[in-house]
Parts: sequence; structure tokens; C-alpha cells
Amino acid sequence: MQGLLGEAAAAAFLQSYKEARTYGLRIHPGKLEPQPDVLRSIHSLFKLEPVPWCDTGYYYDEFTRPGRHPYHDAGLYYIQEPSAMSAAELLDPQPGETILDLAAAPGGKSTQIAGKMNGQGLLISNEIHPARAKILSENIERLGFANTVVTNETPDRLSARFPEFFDRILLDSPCSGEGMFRKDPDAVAEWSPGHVEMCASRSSDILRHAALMLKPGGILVYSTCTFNRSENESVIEAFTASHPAFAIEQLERIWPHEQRGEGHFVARLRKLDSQAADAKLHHPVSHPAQAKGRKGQATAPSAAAELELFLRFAADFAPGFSLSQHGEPVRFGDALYWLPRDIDKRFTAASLPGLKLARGGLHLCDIRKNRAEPSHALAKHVSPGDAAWVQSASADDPDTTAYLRGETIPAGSGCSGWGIVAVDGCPLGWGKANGGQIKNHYPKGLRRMGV
Ligand SMILES: C[S@@+](CC[C@H](N)C(=O)[O-])C[C@H]1O[C@@H](n2cnc3c(N)ncnc32)[C@H](O)[C@@H]1O
Repeated sequence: MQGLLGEAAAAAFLQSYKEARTYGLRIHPGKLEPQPDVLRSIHSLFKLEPVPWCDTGYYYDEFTRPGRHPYHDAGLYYIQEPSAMSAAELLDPQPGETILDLAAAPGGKSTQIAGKMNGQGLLISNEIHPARAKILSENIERLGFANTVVTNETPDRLSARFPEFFDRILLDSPCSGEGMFRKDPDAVAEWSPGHVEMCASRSSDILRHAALMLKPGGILVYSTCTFNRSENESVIEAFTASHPAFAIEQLERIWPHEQRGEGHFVARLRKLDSQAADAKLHHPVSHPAQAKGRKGQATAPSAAAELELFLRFAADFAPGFSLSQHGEPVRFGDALYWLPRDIDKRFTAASLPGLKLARGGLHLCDIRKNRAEPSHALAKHVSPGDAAWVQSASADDPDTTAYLRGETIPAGSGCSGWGIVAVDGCPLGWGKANGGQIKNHYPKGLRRMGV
């Protein structure tokens, strides 16, 4: 660190390890803009103070425990280390674009990107480890995003399938985690010079695949939560030397002795248009998965009948909800999904065969006994006014606690059949009202014990 920072700054850096770590959360603009009172109460409950580099990011007081509040279950915010909010800001995603988050679990940056896309365009959120892909998928669901597909793939399989496909790519690379030492003692235990070199070489390898998937003119953001040059500047220097079509637009570091946050490195690069001709020489023009679809091979099974059942459910119990026109129904066993499409319609159901998916867009329903049973993801995606009825209680109301525990709660007048149980007007999940009671459909795996 002395070599990197110089003597005086290194002393200040080391001193910062005697200070407390920072805690942050990012609010979900799509859910909170229509709920200004709830937003105000989040500010005062968790004593929020703005994070300078992210307009939806805030420091919170660690003793207020926002992760345990029913607002967290409602997907109103995502708990994220403040420095980690910088990478998606530099990526600068735009609504309508096609974006890849290549190393995405548990989903901090993916949920930030999806929030900025405002439901328009396609986000493919990828995670190589199956168990982590599941956690990523659950976080996408909790925050209610519909235009996000979660894949569980290796970078090389993705690059073979999606050449020059994305407008923007984020590679938040698996790194040695030096910037997390204050937050995570395991990162200290795992660190060694050999681990740093292994991470640097793995990052270079993943970057090569990211480069292949970016459209000419596209933006690539590479980030790590580590300090050493080997995994940061050296990786980027070697990459631009071997990929002359890429130009560095910005390099940023967040230091714990200079800013209120843990350590982070972010590099933003642009793939110049001159790459286009060169890249076309090396990659097939047509999309391999699309080509399969056109020949009529291995496409996803038709879901027209299941969609009809879903639309019947929606007409009765979610009359305000409408499906995005940029999508199509896809069935996985009994589950019906609305698969989001990119604007150029290159990503369709014909792109799916052979791709390992953890979430194929918005899970609409499961078909049971020739009926549509709504999915939890749909409850988290709909606006409260879309549902046939909403029963809302405050966060400290015993009914809210009982619902989150999986218990039956009393139904208000006007509740019949499927509807939404909410906290302060923000959906928590489905309930089914009958005879003055609401049967609980909050997923078993999410239910709280002993609160
Ligand atoms: C720094 S974490 C990502 C954090 C995430 N972007 C977020 O904001 O929540 C890096 C991820 O890369 C994954 N990973 C590990 N090896 C990988 C590889 N060879 N290719 C792609 N991803 C890998 C890890 O499982 C881990 O989830």
C-alpha cells in the first residue's frame, strides 16, 4: 500500500482500518416514487444520509437494521455497500438498451441497473455458481423487476452465443476483496499474493469474453473491490494493449481514507466503431440461437393455452395489470413466464434452448388443475392499484407480522378471491380471501420465524 499510495497517504489508509465500516442502502425508485410518505418514513426510520456518487444511495445507521424491516420484504430498497454503488453509475444504463451484468450475484448492481432501465429494454444478469444464481434470482424477484433474465452460465458459453449483442456490459469481477477487509474478515483469511495473481488472470480471461459480446460503440465497465494494481490498472492496461478497439473513458478509485465507503476500482471503456469490421471477420453475423429457432428446432414449447388461463386470472384478480408488449409467453414445466425481448428482437424464446436459466423474465403463474395460480414474482411486480383488492396495514401492525410469518389474517370487507397483502400500500405478496379470512400465499422459503 505504501508503494501504491506513498508514505503519508498509506498511513492515513491504514488508520482508516481503526474506524467503523460504512453501511448503505439503495432505494427502489420505481416502487418509492409513487409512495412519497413511505419514502419519507424510510429516511427518518433508518437515518439516511446521501451517498455522493449515487442519487438513489444512502448511508444508514447500522443500529436501525433496515434488512429486518417489512419494507425490505416489500422490495423497497436493496442493502448495498456504498462504494459498490459506483460501478452501475459509471455504466450509465439507459431505458430500452440491451445490457449484460456478467458476474451478478447477489444482485446489488443488477438491481441498480434494472432500476435505471425503468422496465424498458433487456437486462441479462448472469452468475456462474448455481446457488448464487438462485440468490440473485430471488433478489430480482423481491424488487419486482420484469425485464431481467437470470442466467447461470460461464463467460465463454455466453460469448459464443451472444457475439456483439449488448449495448453495455458490466463485469464486476471476482477479486481478492482487499476493499472488503473492514467489512468481511473471511476476505482477510483468503488473501495471499498467489490469490491476487489468480484473480488477475481470471479477470483478464473473463474480460476477453465480455469484449466479444459488446456491440461496436458499446460501453464496458470493469470493477473490483480490491486495491492492488495487478487486478486493476494492470488488467485494464493489458486488455487495451491486446484490444486496440477499446478506449479507456474513465478510471475511478474509492479509498476508505478519502471517502465514506470501502475500497472500489471502476474502469469505463468504450468499444470503438472501427472494431465492427474486424469483429465481423471473426464472428458469425447471425445469432446462433436465432438460427436454430428459424429452422424450427428446439424452440420452447408453445404457451398459448397457458397464457389464456393467465389472462383469465388477470381479468378477474389483476384487472389493472397488462403485459409488456416487448415480450412473449414461455413455459417451463408448469410455470409460465413472460420473457422480455430486446428492442431489436434478437433475444426471443428461440434463444433459450441450451441456455442455463435461473429466471426467464417475469414469472406470471403456475398452471395447476387447468387454472392459473399467480406467482409471488407477479405480486412483487404489480402496482397495488392493478389488483382486484389490496389489504394494507402499517409496518408495526400485528397483521403485517402475521402475514410475513405465513399465518392466516382477517379479511377486510370487499376482499374476495385473490388479492394483494401490502405494507403501507406496498405489495408483500398474494392472499386468497374467503369467509372473512385471507389464506396466506407468502412463499414458505421467505416466511419469518419468531418476529
Ligand atoms: C464481486 S462478485 C459480484 C457482485 C455483484 N456484482 C453484486 O453487485 O451483487 C463476483 C461474482 O463473480 C462470480 N464468479 C466467480 N468466478 C467466475 C468466473 N470464472 N466467471 C464469471 N463469474 C465468476 C462469483 O461467483 C461472484 O458472484
